[in-house]
Amino acid sequence: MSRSAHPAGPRHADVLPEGHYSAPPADLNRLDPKVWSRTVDRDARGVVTVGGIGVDALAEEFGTPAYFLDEDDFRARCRAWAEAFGKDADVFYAGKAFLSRAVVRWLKEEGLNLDVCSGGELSTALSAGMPAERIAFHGNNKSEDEIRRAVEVGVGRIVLDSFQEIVRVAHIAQSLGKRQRVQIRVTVGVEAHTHEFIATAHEDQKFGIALAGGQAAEAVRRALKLDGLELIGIHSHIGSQIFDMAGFEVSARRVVQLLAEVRDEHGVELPEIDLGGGLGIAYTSEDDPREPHEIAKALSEIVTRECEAAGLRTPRISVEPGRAIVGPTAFTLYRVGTVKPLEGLRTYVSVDGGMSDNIRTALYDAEYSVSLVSRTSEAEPMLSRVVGKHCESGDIVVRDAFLPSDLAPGDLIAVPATGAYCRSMASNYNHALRPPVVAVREGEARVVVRRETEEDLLRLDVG
Ligand SMILES: Cc1ncc(COP(=O)(O)O)c(C=O)c1O
Ligand SMILES: N[C@@H](CCCC[NH3+])C(=O)O
Repeated sequence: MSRSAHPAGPRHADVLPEGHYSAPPADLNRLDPKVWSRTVDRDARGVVTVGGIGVDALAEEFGTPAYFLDEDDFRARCRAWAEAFGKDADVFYAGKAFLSRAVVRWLKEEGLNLDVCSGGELSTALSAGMPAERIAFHGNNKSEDEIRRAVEVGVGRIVLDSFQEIVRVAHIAQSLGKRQRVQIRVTVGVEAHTHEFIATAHEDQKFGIALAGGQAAEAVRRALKLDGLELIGIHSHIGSQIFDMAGFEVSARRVVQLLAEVRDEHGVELPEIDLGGGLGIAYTSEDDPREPHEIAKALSEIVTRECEAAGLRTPRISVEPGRAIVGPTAFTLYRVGTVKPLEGLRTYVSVDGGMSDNIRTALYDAEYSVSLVSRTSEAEPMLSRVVGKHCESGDIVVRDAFLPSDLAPGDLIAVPATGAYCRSMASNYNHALRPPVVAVREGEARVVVRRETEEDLLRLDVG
């Protein structure tokens, strides 16, 4: 996740400060298409636009901070994933990355399925008309109420995460006179190359049932015996923000090995495997993510090869990209409040949001880019740290970035690639009001999640 320190200092530094930053970009006004969504551009005035609308007009109408979601880009990414995997595979968008009713409708229209991991996400999905059979229900500790509702509405699959849950789901399904389609989530023992908080396939963590020690094989044994369950396959998710395909390859290979063991022991060929989500996106110009068609090709080749070697029919594959679909499609727009140069260090740029709208920098030491978007500037680059307005020194949005040295209060700056895990992980810390999500398409901007109000906060506080 880190870039190497580079001997390009801030304009007012004699000694280089600590940090992960590269040389200032040759042109601070350039918007790198790697990190900005597809319809983002600059107009003749130098103002950045999305879907043809200037950020000055957007800030005026919707206020700041706010997330702007490029609907055309979102839909194009859905189509790219669906086309790459084709009709013999299923793409489930991971709603945890960002979910709203508008997003559910877009997914439905573009032919994607949906992965939810809580009763709240399930309810959003159903209320926007996602057919239940296109929903997968995840979670390491689903409540009985959540399970009952999922079974009652007829979700397409529940992904079982523990021995207790195998029994719990079976009993609930049976009590409702149903047979629930399920997968078993396994941990394949891969150390995914990502931040330790978002790696999920090593054995020492809370998700899934380990292949090691025959645990997963035992889970299959138990699930196959229960009348309330129809075991349709095995699930593996190795982590998030991963660039290296090697982890997915090992995971696919180990899952197919389990299918072969199941066939040998029970004479049953499970028809499906799910290889999870986790594909990385570009947060800075130095990140080089894989395209959906490359991922689809790599995964289907490994699965086909391993199945041929084991004499198995190739199972139907599903994947669950969240970040790779929504992440690049949005940016957060902030207004600069203060600019504080610290001699020999860097310049602290305070914005009107912070860790309440983007916790990822504080939580994972994530890297982001940032640009001045309300105008262009020919001023020299200034090593900056973009910080929020919370009572916390770790309230950092962009740890190290270059902004023009004439940056001033009132300017608008934007952080790209904030579509995933920003609004969905937003908090009310310091009673911050969570920002709106505004969808922009072909010259029209529409609020899809409104800004919280002080009344919303007071309504929860019942005295
Ligand atoms: C089971 C499962 N599927 C899919 C995802 C989506 O991951 P990402 O947004 O990295 O694609 C996650 C989150 O990491 C997950 O836990
Ligand atoms: N929320 C994390 C990823 C976890 C994904 C869900 N299992 C992130 O922002 O990167």
